[in-house]
Amino acid sequence: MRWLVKTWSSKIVSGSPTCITSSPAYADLGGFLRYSSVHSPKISAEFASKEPSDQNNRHEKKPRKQVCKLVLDSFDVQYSKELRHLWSTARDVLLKPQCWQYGVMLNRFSHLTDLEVRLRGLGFYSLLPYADSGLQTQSHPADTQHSLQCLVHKDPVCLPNQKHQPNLLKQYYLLNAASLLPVLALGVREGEKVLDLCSAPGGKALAILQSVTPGMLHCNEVDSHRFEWLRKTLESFVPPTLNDRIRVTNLDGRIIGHSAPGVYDKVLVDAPCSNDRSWLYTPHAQQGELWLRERALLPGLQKELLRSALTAVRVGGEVVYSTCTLSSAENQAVVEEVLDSCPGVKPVELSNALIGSFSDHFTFAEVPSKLGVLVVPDHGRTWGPMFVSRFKRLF
Ligand SMILES: C[S@@+](CC[C@H](N)C(=O)[O-])C[C@H]1O[C@@H](n2cnc3c(N)ncnc32)[C@H](O)[C@@H]1O
Repeated sequence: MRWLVKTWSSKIVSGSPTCITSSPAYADLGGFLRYSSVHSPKISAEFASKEPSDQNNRHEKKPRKQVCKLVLDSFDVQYSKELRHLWSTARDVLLKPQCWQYGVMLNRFSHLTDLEVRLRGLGFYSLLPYADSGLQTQSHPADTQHSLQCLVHKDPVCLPNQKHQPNLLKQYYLLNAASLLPVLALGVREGEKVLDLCSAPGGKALAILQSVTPGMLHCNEVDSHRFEWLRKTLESFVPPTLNDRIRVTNLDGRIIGHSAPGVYDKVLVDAPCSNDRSWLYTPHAQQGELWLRERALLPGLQKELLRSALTAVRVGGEVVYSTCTLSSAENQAVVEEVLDSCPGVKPVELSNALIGSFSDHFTFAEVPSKLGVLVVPDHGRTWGPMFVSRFKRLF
């Protein structure tokens, strides 16, 4: 517990709230943490001065990431049409990393000591209002989610990343709070068999494990580096006693449906996508060009992954599809096309459950409710982009 003691012995440093550090290990869910220290060099939170000493220095030496004009221009053309007035606010937020908020998902498997109390003392509060949760639908009783705890702050305060230490589980995982929505929409229950088709670096797999103990959680990732990263995440947060319930594979998710048809109760497709937060900041201009070329190919891959998930789920089971882009071509259009081509599948309305419960925290765009919900970054509620859609397999 050496790290813990060091962290909590530090003093509060006053100043404007800001994000203090990050690591590529937390660059998922929009990739937003990757750039935070570069854009927000000031330190203000209680945790700041006791960051493991090399981390801040290491990040300060990194070159400042630039906004890629090519990507921004392309977003301007597309999103001003698709989101109208919501785009100008979202654009503003995406271009100001120093105003981005951060969620702190507590790790129920670690020794939390008084972490939660201290965070609440710093102004953090719970994202999940269990007592009056709108997630108490018939199919997804909120009591299955009680142990999932995510604390958020009204200001862009960010905790330091904890370093991996052998035999010591990390206490929290930093994320874009909107990325819990796909997990809440999936509503996994105790003992269910779950497939996380595109799993690295593992944020949503962790959120599932914080919520319930599945009978089996199969985490899959096609990219071999990200696969290792996924394994590392699980090792850092999950006790070895759960190893026999977790399976980790390094496969192309498009083949899993056919190799394991009807096997899972629930499947999450947190699809590879344009990743708007991250794509706006490119190390090189050429990277932006490459991304924009690849963008056209993403809906094809996303549809194949979603169809694979719908084959892998059992009759009566459910699939959640999510992305962290605002692009309707990767969101609503993918869902519509897959629904049209899969007669045994119906969309499951999410707007009551998710919009009803989280409208105080997130800004939602208007999307036809049978297709899903879309969180759009907004001033003071900088969460998202996050699109979530849910399906049930009928036959
Ligand atoms: C949005 S990220 C997933 C984030 C993850 N669910 C989390 O919460 O940490 C999408 C992932 O899908 C992976 N991916 C891309 N193509 C894939 C495929 N054909 N099969 C499985 N995974 C794939 C990417 O490498 C990437 O790691």
